[in-house]
Amino acid sequence: MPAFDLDAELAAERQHLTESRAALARMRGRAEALYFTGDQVAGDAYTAEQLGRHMARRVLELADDPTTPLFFGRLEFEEAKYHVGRRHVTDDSGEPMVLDWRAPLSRSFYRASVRDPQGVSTRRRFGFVKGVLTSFEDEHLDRGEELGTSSRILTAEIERPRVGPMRDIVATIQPEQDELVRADLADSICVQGAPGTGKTAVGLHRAAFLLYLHRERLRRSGVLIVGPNTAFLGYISAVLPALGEVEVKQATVDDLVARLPVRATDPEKSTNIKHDVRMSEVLRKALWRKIAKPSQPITVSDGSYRWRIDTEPLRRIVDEARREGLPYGVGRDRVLARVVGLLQRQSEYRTGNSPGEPWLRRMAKVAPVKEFLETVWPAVTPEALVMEVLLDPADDLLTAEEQEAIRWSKAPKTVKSAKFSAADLVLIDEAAGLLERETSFGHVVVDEAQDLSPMQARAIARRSEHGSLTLLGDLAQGTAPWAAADWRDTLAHLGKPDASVVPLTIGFRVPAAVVELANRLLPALRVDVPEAVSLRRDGDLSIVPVAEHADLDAETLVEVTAALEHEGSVALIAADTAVDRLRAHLTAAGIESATPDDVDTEARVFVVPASVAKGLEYDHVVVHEPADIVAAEQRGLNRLYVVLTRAVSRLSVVHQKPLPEALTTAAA
Ligand SMILES: Nc1ncnc2c1ncn2[C@@H]1O[C@H](COP(=O)(O)OP(=O)(O)OP(=O)(O)O)[C@@H](O)[C@H]1O
Repeated sequence: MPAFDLDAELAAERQHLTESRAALARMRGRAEALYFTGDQVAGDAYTAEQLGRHMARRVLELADDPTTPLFFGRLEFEEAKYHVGRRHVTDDSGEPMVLDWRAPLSRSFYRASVRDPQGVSTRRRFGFVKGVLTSFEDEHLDRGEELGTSSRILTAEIERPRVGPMRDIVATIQPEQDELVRADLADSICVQGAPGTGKTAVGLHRAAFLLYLHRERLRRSGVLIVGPNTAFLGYISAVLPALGEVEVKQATVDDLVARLPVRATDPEKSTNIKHDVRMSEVLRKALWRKIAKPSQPITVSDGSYRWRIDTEPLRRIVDEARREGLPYGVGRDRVLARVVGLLQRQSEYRTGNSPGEPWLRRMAKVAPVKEFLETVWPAVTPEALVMEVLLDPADDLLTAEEQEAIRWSKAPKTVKSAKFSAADLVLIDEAAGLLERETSFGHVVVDEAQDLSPMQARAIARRSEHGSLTLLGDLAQGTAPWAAADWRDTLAHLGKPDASVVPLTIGFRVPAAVVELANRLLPALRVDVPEAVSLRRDGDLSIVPVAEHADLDAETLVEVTAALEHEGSVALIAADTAVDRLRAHLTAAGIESATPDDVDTEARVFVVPASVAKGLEYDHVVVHEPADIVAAEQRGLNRLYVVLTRAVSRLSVVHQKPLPEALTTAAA
């Protein structure tokens, strides 16, 4: 057997990369040419626009980022070799040069093992530095070689310093993650994973996978990603475009229900009641109470004719529409259509002619019909219904005290002038869902789902009624007052009670020493979740006690300055109330700092309020006074758990007050 020439092999792979990039450029060139000639070939303006949009998207999808590798792996089967990469690249004759990572064949790249080689004799992983192919690593599965998580290339990827927004993980998706990424479109799944186990990554890659497999269907119905706040959405926003997916909607739950501006704030108690699932029933009852039993016939003068519908058939129409279980607004339209239908029949009978559309429209608007409808099935707007309930929340589902807590003391002059809070907007969305059907997305990914209130979950349920869900979260990171203690409850509110709950346990972010510290908090959080096992043996943890009379902020600055000696991002995470002060200290010390939502900043230091740290990660995290973070809110210990698990490489905990007791008790 000839000796394996490593250099020649590397040179051949580089050559293939160069040729693949050139082929991709030609594919893009062709798409661009089609885009520019689209106008001339399309028969009419509409087709031209459709075609133009399609081609513009195609051009975007074929964008090549020279700093990311076009392929990252190679599969060798007995009869053929395939390179696996971010998207399909074909040569001029249509032969594949790079297989999309989502193609069925590519699956073996993630799943083949010595036990189940799936026909793969050798799996090759490539190492890259800024888009330049620098190394490769082979696993000869047919000779019993398998690296698993000890792959050097995987380790380098996990341990690389974090700069800028989140990146995709296509090159290193792990088998337990791949199982979730490639789950069927019809399957709703809930992923319970400790911090840094790749939940967000899995959710985003699943969206990309489903879009690849069900392109036309999902393009029509849409894919939605729901995240906790705009800083988080900014952080993840580059992942899907890097995978060629440019048309996924990303929103916070607040964005979804933002039918009106927020112009009021609620006290905590009333917020909590408004997010309680009983409010859905309170609203439903208040709405359907509006329907009255018809007590008078309808008589309509129509030229020389007079039409009459008796009370009895009117009652039947209303009863029937009620029983059909339709949204209120749809039911109202039905009642109207049926009343007009009866008038039409009378007219046909008497005149012998079938009246036309204009007549039907006129009958739907004549005063006796309008009055009838307003009396028995009145028109309602979502905001008017919510306002009504808040002005008079009498309902035996709520205690007298709860009713008082949400009651508006003064009626606004008009619905338009009413000032609604963020929680009211969730109620308004619920009311809108009672009135009309919401359009459903084909697939919805919800991140940090442990914090969804029952009413927020229902808002998402309305948007995924005919689609499936990927729910990602960690019960231990629940910080909202209504945070879930059991995924079954959330899944029931989301309308997917049978979704399977799957754990992820291998941690890719947080070093073992830091995980060990954070895990000490778990028993105090009273949730039943599996602990993470960190893949990272590197990393550093330092607890920095500050003497009683010393300056805590100054000591914190020393830690930040020391952190800047290392490569990567630095986050100073503190109780929300300390953030402005710390930012001012940094500025005074000549250290440029940015806010967490500023993903394009040149600054290396971010000052992050504890309340927005969720989902984010930084190489070095300096935590300022944990006791204040814990004291700031009801679920402060959960918040601290979130804060401690943001560190990729190093964590410094600077404290003057005693550390929370749970943290100082070593794990059993
Ligand atoms: N298979 C993988 N290969 C390389 N890196 C990975 C892999 N899986 C996850 N990571 C990286 O680990 C980090 C944590 O991933 P991610 O943010 O998805 O975790 P998470 O479970 O959502 O965490 P949290 O609960 O703290 O929000 C990210 O930097 C991600 O890119």
